[in-house]
Amino acid sequence: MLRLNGVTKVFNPGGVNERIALRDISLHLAPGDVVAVIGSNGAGKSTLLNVVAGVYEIDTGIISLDGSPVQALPEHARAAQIGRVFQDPLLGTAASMTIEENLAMALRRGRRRGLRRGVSAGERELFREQLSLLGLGLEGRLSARVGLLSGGQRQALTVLMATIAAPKLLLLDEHTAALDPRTARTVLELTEKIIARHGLTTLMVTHNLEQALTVGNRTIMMHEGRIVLNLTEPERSNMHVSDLLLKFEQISGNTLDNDRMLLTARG
Ligand SMILES: Nc1ncnc2c1ncn2[C@@H]1O[C@H](COP(=O)(O)OP(=O)(O)OP(=O)(O)O)[C@@H](O)[C@H]1O
Repeated sequence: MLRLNGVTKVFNPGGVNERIALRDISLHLAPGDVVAVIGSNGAGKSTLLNVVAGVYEIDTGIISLDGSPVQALPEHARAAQIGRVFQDPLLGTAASMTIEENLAMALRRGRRRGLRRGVSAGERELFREQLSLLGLGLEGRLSARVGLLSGGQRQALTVLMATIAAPKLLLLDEHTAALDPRTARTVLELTEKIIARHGLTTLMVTHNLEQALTVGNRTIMMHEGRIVLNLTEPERSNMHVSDLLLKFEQISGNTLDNDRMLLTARG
């Protein structure tokens, strides 16, 4: 489904600020795989998502989605095939537009039809139905401006927007990290529900090691631009956060160092 073969990304090549962000990365996601990505600061996690999304050109290798090279896809095709949610709830939605306008934009992403013709009755029905599944009461507030929503409501709406047009791939870049712990849990649960409902293939960067072992079916650990650990079931279910930390130390010779890392241990 998603295939990366020998992918390297170098920033500022040849200069004093040269950074090899990705070193010969190979990774294959089967349809429906939900992969948590963890690693130390500067390990290359965000760059990985950025090259998969086609934001950055790669220096070597190939990235393909259902057999088509991602870099060759025109921008609108990429937008339709890849949904993405960032850490900042303000980034995914337009504050001055209403909930239904935001959802209509998301639904029509990659299509010619813009917002000029307004929201149709059919679309409104679809939005009500999808919003009611979030359980946040937003289905009764279609004409409310998104700027009035809380950070958690806004991020839940962003996840819905990223998935409403049935993308092939969902990219989550620490998308609950800016929320308070309770809201983060709610948004993560909603995200898992949406992923399961559509069977979405997903790459999720997280700084929460507990989440990294419980969300989805695989965990990859990055360090200095490389994938240093690729955990699948049943090995993953038997791992605890402390095992993950130990593995990292054994592989890298360092302690896992991420200033945003959450080390909640599994009970
Ligand atoms: N646009 C850029 N220009 C130059 N260097 C960059 C750029 N983006 C990332 N880098 C460098 O590439 C390396 C990988 O960065 P990246 O942001 O992918 O790491 P990360 O694993 O997401 O880190 P963090 O957990 O700290 O967010 C780092 O050395 C970083 O400084």
